[in-house]
Amino acid sequence: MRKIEHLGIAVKDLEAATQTYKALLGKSAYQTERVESEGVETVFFKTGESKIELLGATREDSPIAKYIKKRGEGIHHIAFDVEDIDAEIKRLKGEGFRLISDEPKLGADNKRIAFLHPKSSHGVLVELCQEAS
Ligand SMILES: CC[C@H](C(=O)O)C(=O)SCCNC(=O)CCNC(=O)[C@H](O)C(C)(C)COP(=O)(O)OP(=O)(O)OC[C@H]1O[C@@H](n2cnc3c(N)ncnc32)[C@H](O)[C@@H]1OP(=O)(O)O
Ligand SMILES: [Co+2]
Repeated sequence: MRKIEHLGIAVKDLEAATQTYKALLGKSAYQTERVESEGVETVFFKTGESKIELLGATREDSPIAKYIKKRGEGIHHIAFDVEDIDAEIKRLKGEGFRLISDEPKLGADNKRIAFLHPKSSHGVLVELCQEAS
């Protein structure tokens, strides 16, 4: 794990949250991206070496919609930047971590991503991110 790539924050109203974080961070978002495969719309802010990713649900069965229904708004996941996501998945499986899927998928912000189950990391949803070439 090279660094924290982003913190994912689940929000009910993406537009309102974007204005709030623009005021909080004193800067505008650098990117908004809809990822239908995940049922999310994302808004990214750069914060030094890492980022804030605001996540709104685009459909009822989105993981974000389910999360907010159960737990309300808040920090949803922590994403780490990795050099080689395939090697990292293999290493983590060897360490006994539970992967939600063994195969990376295309995420937002031009990344290949994979998730560990939160039960493997003491209740924190962990995302692995590798810059897609
Ligand atoms: C566009 C990509 C973007 C990017 O950065 O590129 C993203 O970050 S997309 C983010 C949204 N996508 C995902 O989160 C995909 C991975 N998540 C999942 O596969 C599910 O959400 C999963 C498996 C974590 C939970 O789904 P499930 O259907 O099992 O929901 P439950 O409510 O039954 O949860 C089971 C258990 O886990 C706890 N839980 C759920 N979500 C989280 C979370 N975000 N952080 C911590 N814990 C979580 C939940 O409370 C249940 O625990 P229990 O003790 O039984 O209550
Ligand atoms: Co993310």
